[in-house]
Amino acid sequence: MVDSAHTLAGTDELEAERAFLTEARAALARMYGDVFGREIPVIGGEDNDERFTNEANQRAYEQRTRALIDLPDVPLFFGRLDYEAGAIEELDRIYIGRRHVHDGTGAPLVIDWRAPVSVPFYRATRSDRQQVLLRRRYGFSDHAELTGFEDEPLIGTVVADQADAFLRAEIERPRTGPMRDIVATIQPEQDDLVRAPLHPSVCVQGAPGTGKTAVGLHRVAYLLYTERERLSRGGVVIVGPNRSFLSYIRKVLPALGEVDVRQTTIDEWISQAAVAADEPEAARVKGDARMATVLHRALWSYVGTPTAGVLYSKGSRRYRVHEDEVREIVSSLRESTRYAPGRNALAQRIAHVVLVRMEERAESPDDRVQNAVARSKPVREVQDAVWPRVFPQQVLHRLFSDADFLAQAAGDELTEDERAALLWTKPARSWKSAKWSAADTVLLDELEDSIERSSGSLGHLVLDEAQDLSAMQLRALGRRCRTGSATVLGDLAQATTAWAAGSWDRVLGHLEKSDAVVAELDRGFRVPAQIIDFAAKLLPDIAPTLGVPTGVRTVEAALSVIEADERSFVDKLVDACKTDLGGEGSVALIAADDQVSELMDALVAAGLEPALLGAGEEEMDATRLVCVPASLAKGLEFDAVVVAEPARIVAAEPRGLHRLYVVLTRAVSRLHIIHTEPLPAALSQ
Ligand SMILES: Nc1ncnc2c1ncn2[C@@H]1O[C@H](COP(=O)(O)OP(=O)(O)OP(=O)(O)O)[C@@H](O)[C@H]1O
Repeated sequence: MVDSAHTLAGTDELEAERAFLTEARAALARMYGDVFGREIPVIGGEDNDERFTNEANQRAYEQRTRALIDLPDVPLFFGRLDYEAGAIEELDRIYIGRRHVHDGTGAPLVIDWRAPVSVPFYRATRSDRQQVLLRRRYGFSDHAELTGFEDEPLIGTVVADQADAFLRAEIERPRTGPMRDIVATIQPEQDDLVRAPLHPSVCVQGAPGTGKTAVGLHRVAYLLYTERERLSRGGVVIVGPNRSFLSYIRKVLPALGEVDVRQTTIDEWISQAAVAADEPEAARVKGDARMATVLHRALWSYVGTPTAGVLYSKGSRRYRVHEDEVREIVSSLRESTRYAPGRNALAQRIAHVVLVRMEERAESPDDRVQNAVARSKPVREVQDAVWPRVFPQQVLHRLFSDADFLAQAAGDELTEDERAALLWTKPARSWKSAKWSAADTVLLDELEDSIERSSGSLGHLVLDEAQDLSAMQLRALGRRCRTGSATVLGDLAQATTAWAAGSWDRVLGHLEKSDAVVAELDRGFRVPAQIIDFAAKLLPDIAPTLGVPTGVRTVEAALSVIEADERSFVDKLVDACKTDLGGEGSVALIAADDQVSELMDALVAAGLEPALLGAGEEEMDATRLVCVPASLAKGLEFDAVVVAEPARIVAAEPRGLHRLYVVLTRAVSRLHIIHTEPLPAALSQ
């Protein structure tokens, strides 16, 4: 997709390539027509199986037709491999694209980038040619017109490093709107992760701009290609940090031909019902793994010790189950199962003893009798007294409103201060009217699963910015994906939450994916080396154990640090934004959350037309200049970034230096830092 890609061969060859593109497009249109016009078989009958099959057929049809639509701005192929004669069946040349296209006879015209024969496009080198003679990369206009190509011969003398030039041009192509795919230039270390098998899970630690998000999204597309059947049963979910981020990445998978992947935030998925906010310390404690033990104890404290037996009457006959027999049943069931099945089993086991008594008297009761006894009043009375029905909200409401109950459940797990942070100052009268925070809803989720096992059948889970998730959130996500696998992406240096787990071992442990392969990406593609070197001065303070990333490119005048006084501060911000708007691509002004709207007003007063990120859904599509609250910058990138007053970003939150590291690493080409207060010590050295 590089406009500037130039032809090394004559125009005839470019014309021939264009003619091939036209032929491939016509073939795709024919494939679409074939599927679109096809009747979907409908099986008669209305039972569940038949309905299920009809619905599945309909879904498959819709998916297939959508996948075959020729998107006007997505080129049909982006590369070509010329193989040695006879290397692959009957073909000595393949075109590689985002999906498979064949001609009327079924012969392939474009091969899906995920197919095994496409692998050398990403992996073949001059020292390991994999039978490839030539790699060709194409340049396209924004409307998918072929503008040129560059050749990289893998034999003969080296002309120049065409691959690097192509990668650089691709990275620096000005951004307009949401994130694009990187399918034409996936790097070998990224490709290893994209094509790693579905199991075991994969965890990627990577510095800013090393391509973690891109790897996660391409990996989903790859897995849906190789494991479509398995994954279509359980589904795939991508979890990102917030709506602005999801909006930013939303077009990548559709461009790769995958339209049916759910992309959500953890709050939307698990905490829909959240209405209350937590103090930071309460949120931290609520996210801590020790809460799992506290909740477990609180729940099981509802199971009491029987103080009476059961007397069951049928006509004139009476059957007695003694108190110590009930006690024995309770202690054998206690904590050996989840809470609700334990409660049911208690009634069934008491009923079973009654049945044995009946048999001792030569009666011959059957299962129906056992069920009837289990549901009878005397059995239910003991069941309700000893093992009452409970609701998650009831347990949590009591825990946060009753200091003694909390102290008992907490035992040695929580300090007095931590318990005080959890207790509500004004508890709701009843659990039904309690207002829950996002962290509470995750605890409710944990309780719900301890009461009744949740299904956990998700096929694959991608967690982006996973360094920010709490232990309790990770447990909730892991439960949804018990048999499936995960791709966990993040950077410990960018952890900004108070409840962050702090190490990948811990993250994977809470997620119950300790078998995951942990890999590291350290080549920074997004951020020019001068900027990454500058930001990395913060690493000894924020993540001393992490390696220092290396930027793969330098860009002239990439970084400027400008000191201003109170009076000139706004003018300098406006000037920096105007200068960057004079070039191409996206521009962001990033400031502390509580400063951003005032600065946005100043930009408007200076005649600029910025949008405020987070105000709606798709601001980055509509305008080149966005004002970004520092707390929403994570995961995003812009061609040019103007950072206002770093000291204020740092002061705004306990992990403010981590936040600043995130903010400083959003720029693809230029970063201006404008400040009146001194920069953090590490940066001013
Ligand atoms: N192989 C590649 N080819 C072209 N561009 C790439 C490649 N890898 C990364 N990039 C560029 O780097 C950008 C950053 O990628 P991505 O957002 O996936 O990084 P990240 O590691 O998730 O960063 P962060 O930690 O800041 O969220 C991409 O949008 C793209 O511009």
